[in-house]
Parts: sequence; C-alpha cells; structure tokens
Amino acid sequence: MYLKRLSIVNFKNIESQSFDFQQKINCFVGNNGVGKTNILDAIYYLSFTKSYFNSVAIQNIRHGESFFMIEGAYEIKDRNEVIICSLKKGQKKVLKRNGKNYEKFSEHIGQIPLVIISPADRDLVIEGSDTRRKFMDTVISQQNKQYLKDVMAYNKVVSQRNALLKYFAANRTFDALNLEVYNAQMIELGNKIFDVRKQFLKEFIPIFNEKYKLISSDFESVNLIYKSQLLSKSMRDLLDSSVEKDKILQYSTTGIHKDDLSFEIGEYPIKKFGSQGQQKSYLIALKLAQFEFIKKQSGLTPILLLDDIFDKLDENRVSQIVSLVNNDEFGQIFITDTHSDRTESIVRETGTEYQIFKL
Ligand SMILES: Nc1ncnc2c1ncn2[C@@H]1O[C@H](COP(=O)(O)OP(=O)(O)OP(=O)(O)O)[C@@H](O)[C@H]1O
Repeated sequence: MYLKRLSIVNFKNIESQSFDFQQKINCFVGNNGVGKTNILDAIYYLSFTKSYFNSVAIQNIRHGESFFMIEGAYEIKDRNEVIICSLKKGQKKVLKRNGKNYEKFSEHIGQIPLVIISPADRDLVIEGSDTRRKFMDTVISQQNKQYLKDVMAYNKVVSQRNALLKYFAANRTFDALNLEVYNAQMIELGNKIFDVRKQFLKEFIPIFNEKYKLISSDFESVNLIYKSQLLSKSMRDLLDSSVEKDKILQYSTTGIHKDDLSFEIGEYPIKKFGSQGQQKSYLIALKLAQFEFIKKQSGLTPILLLDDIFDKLDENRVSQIVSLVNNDEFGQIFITDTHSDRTESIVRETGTEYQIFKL
C-alpha cells in the first residue's frame, strides 16, 4: 500500500500543491514554518478524517479562504483508490472513496493505516491520563470498531451519571435505584473495555520493550505499565465503595475512565527523570510498537510519517532508527527536516529509492 499522488488546496498555509511520491522514502525539507508538517497532516487527514494537530476542523482551512480539499491517489492491495476529503465553511465535512460518499467516517478509519511520530507526541508524556487513554483507544480502535463504540457509550453513561449526581446535590436528594441504572451500564461496558485493554497491552508491551531496546542499543531499561483500578477491584465494588465520595464531589470518581499508562525509566517516571532524548526515544518506541501492532492486525503495512524526528537524538540513535525503519517490515515513509544536508546524508545511506522535496 502506498500514496502515489497528493493534491492539497487551501489546507492550512498551503494554497495549492501537488506531489508524486516514491514508494519508499519521501522527504520534505525547508525552513521553519514553510509547511512541511502541514503536508504530513494532510496525509494524516486522509487516513483519520481529521488533523493530528488541530482538532477544530474549520481552523485547518487556509486563512481568508472558504474551503479546503485534500486528494490522495493510493495503491492498496494492487488496486487504485482515490480518497478525497473536503470541508467548506458552514457545511459538513465530505469524505469520498472512488467518488462515493462515506455515510459514516468511522467506516474509513483503519482502511489506510498510518502512524505518525511527531514532536507533538510529547503530550503523551507531559499531559494528563486522558491523552494516554486516547492513544490506547486510537491504536485499538483502528481495527476494533466495537471497542470504539463501547468506549463512546461508556463515556456517555459517565456524563449522564455525573449529571444525575449534580442533580442530587442541587436538589438535596438521592435515589439509589436511579443511580443503579447508570451503574449497571458502566459495569457492563467497563468490563468489556477492561478486557480488551488488558489483552491489547499483553501483546503491545513486549513489542514496545523490543523497540526501545533496539533504539537505545539496550543501554537503559524502561517500563510501560497498565494502571487500572479494575486490576485490584471489580467495577461493581469500585462503584459501591465510592458512592459517598461521588455524591460529595458530584462526579464519578472510579471506573475504567481513570485508566492510565505509566511511562518509566529505571522504575522512575520518565516525565521527571528522563532526558529529552530518552523521552523522545521512549515515544518513538511507543509509535513503532503501534506500527507493528496495527500491521499485524490489519495485514497492511501502515504509512509512516516522521515529523522532525532527528532533533535531540544522538547520531547513534538516529542511525538505529533509520536502519530500523529501512527494512522490509516498513513500507512508505515520509520525513520532514529543516536540515537538507542531514536528511540527504541519512537517506542516501539507506540505499533505498528516495525523493527530496525542497520547500
Ligand atoms: N489555517 C491556516 N491558514 C494559514 N496558515 C496556517 C493555518 N494553520 C497553520 N498555518 C501556518 O502554517 C505554518 C506552520 O506550518 P508547519 O507546521 O507545516 O511548518 P514546518 O515547515 O513543519 O515548520 P517547523 O520546521 O518549524 O516544524 C505556520 O506559519 C502557521 O501559521
């Protein structure tokens, strides 16, 4: 599977541009702010029907314009496929595959598997647990649509339960039966989600460990640990034992929505005790594990987007990563960099076909 041609109109700072790509390595080089990341984001858009960087869809339309359009011509399993995603101000986003409109965008997710590695991934280390849950959910749901539906249904029940707790507090009342309606749904959905996450991490963590070992040349030890209240108590016990606390705080304090992933280096949180390069290596290992996991699940080799990946990494790690992605396990790769010479010398060493677009 690979992207043969990309056309972009009025997407972020890009007025109108088209590219014909190599099957293996494609690089965008140029100064800060020229739009290298925006091109990767346009490719990301065609896989996920949204931006990786700006979740407010309308803000991705070029300033002063009324619409954007991204068109990608792919070869998928020896067939030519054209995906078009467009957005006009005041209208709904449109997604077409070979000229036919999608009714549900969720049907498209996973059809063109893709993994992005970007400096914005740092949010996974520094932000709250919701960012890490979202990462886990994105990886799982690319191939497991039921899981995505369950997570969405569970989150809806939690907000309904929170609204009820607020209502109880505002009216100085309490109705255990009414609350139980939501508890029962949280238990059913929560258990399903927990089982999928547990199974996912059982497969994912060993892949992650292997990738980190390769990047760091086995120099340091790291851990990725699943944290869930459900590992020590059942959903029923959690809800029963937290009811008084929930009433006082007026929201649901326990459940699967409190799950987290703990990122550790030598048993300490990497957020506080990892160097910038170690944090970056950790995130790259995480994303490369995502790549391998999705590939296994989908039977397709995902497109890999490497945004500004060489900064903050020593030469040794850069060459480890490049040799890692330059084997048959990987398919099409897009790289952005500000240093044209650095990129050229790195990709030349791979001995693979490559193209460099100077912006
Ligand atoms: N909706 C928009 N309309 C016009 N310009 C936009 C829009 N959204 C973002 N931009 C511009 O896009 C530019 C950033 O582009 P991008 O992030 O792709 O740069 P880059 O080449 O990757 O830079 P760097 O090397 O610093 O990472 C900024 O100048 C920003 O103002």
